[in-house]
Amino acid sequence: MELIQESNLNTIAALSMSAMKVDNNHTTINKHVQTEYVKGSMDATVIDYQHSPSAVRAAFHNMPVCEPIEISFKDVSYSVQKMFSKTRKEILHRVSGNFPSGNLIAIMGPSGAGKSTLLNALSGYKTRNVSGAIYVNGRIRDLNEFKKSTCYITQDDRLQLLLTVYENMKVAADLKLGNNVSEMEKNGRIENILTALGLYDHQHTMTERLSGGQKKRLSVALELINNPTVLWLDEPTTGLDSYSCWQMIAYLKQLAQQGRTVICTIHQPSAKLFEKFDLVYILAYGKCLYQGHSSKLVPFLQSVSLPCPKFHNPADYAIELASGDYGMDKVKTLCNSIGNGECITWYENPNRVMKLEQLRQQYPIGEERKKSDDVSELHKLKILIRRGVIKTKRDQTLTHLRIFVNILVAILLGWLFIGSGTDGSRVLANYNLMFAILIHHVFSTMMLTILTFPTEKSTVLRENFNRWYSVKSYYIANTLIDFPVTFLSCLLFSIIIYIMVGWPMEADRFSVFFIVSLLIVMIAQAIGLIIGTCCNVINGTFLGPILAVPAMMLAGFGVTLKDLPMFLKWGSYVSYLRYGLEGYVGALFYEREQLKCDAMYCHYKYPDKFLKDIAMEADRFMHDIAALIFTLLLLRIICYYLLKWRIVLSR
Ligand SMILES: Nc1ncnc2c1ncn2[C@@H]1O[C@H](COP(=O)(O)OP(=O)(O)OP(=O)(O)O)[C@@H](O)[C@H]1O
Repeated sequence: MELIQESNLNTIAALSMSAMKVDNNHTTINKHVQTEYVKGSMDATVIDYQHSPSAVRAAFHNMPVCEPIEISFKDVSYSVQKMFSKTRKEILHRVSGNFPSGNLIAIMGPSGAGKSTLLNALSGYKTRNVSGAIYVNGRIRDLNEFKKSTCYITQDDRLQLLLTVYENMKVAADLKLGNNVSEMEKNGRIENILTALGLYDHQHTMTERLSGGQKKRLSVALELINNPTVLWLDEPTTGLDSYSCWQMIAYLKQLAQQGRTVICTIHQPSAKLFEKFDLVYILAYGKCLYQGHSSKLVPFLQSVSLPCPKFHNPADYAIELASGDYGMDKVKTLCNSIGNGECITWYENPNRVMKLEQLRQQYPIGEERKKSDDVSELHKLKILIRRGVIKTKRDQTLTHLRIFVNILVAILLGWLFIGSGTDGSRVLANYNLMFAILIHHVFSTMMLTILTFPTEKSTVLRENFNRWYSVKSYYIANTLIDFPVTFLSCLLFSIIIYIMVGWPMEADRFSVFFIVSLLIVMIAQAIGLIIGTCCNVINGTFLGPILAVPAMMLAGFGVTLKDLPMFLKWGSYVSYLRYGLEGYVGALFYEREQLKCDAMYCHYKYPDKFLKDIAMEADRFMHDIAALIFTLLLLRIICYYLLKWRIVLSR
């Protein structure tokens, strides 16, 4: 604490000294910092901010930029199929441009101009429906090779919220660097990056408790661990206050100054923020309006007789022009003047912008970069399982609530049917209970998966694109991690209800009852995953129960199997609930002795009579278990391929 106070004092002194500098820009910035202090935000972040340039340099002194990467693109278009129409909607219209290395580049424009679309197309995050040529160091982009040197940071912070900052960094380091880098070096890198991005003091904070700005910085920190050469960031300043915005851009600028190419989309930067960009690419209606250094925007506008009004932020004025506030003819004029991104006159140093052939000469074909590819999938699987175990332990909904709900429902149902397991007058009630148990297992598991998986899916999309792991590793890890909780909650449920209802205390009967329950839970989970993979939460919540209804109708409950119409008989063979119900009936009524009967008349005193009436063969439970295992495997395989397909489709 004392140390922090002492460094605060040093910082205050440093700030006071540096605020006296004559340089205009710095004076403003230092004033800004002082204002922050006066506001009472003199915390570790301010110290980091003051020291960030050297800290960022220090963070990467051991990780020099491998080879600078220059990105050029020509006539890039992006179009999508219109809904309910055969025509296509063009979102990007043959835009061109050059993004040199060592630059902090802003793709700007009003909302809907196509900023994210351009970022996605150039980074390779989207490949379908993109046309035109994208060059990397003068050669046509080889996406697989290019992705080894880049990272994509999405607008919404898709982070593992139940891990601390350090744990998140450690997982990223283990997944990306594997065993090729020693633990000491990994920890050194983590420490340096966290210090550089002002997160060192928060390393043991749970990610869900971080502020918006800290979460954004953590997103960057995670991707910096393997020292990418190109950083793509979709709106890294959205949702941040002006100080955090400035801080984020200052960090990115430092990363660019070390030779990286840092490209981000940004809505409407303040004048101070705008100055920080080495290159600004302004879009309007999918076309380029300006491409050049931030300081040259005003002369450019002057040159096309659209002078920026005095005391007006040039960035604001450019966005107003791009929005068409001053007429669509102005948009057209600007677009023509800049050649839709072909013109490089307004770059800081146009003579330094190399042609494609020059770039090829400058960067001859070298050895293929080997980065995350070096880490084996088995190692990644281990790390993913470790991460999953930590998350499972801390997850209030998926673990604690699931176990609690299973115990609670078992007690409630058990109470309702207490002691009925040996009562000849309550055989039908037992049959109803079996169906209720099936419904509980299906809905509680399926709905939870439908509600939670779509969020997880978006994280997987980003991490998979950034080459953290393959879909296969993720899928296997996800399946394995969940099994212990599924097993435990199902076991607790089965034990409680079995004892309370008073079914025969025979190990083989209980085993069949439990195995059938477990398989039904796992099938419901697989169905939930399939729906969660294909749909968003709203559609999934609607679709899940609807899809469960036919399986319920064809299970032999309500309408017995023998009463099913001929044309629907096949349905009972594909209904997993039919096998579940038959399995339960077999486990609990097969070869039972005469049941006790305290009433005047017990219609089903002899369980065989009941089995005959519902047209179920009780000795078929092994077939039922085999059918359930087959259904489970089939659904799991379908789910894996759907997830892969979903990832391909999202690109
Ligand atoms: N798959 C799609 N189908 C139909 N229209 C689309 C699709 N993807 C993007 N668009 C449209 O393309 C335009 C550009 O979208 P984009 O997300 O790139 O804009 P943006 O400039 O990043 O906007 P914002 O700053 O608001 O995020 C928008 O009008 C959007 O509605």
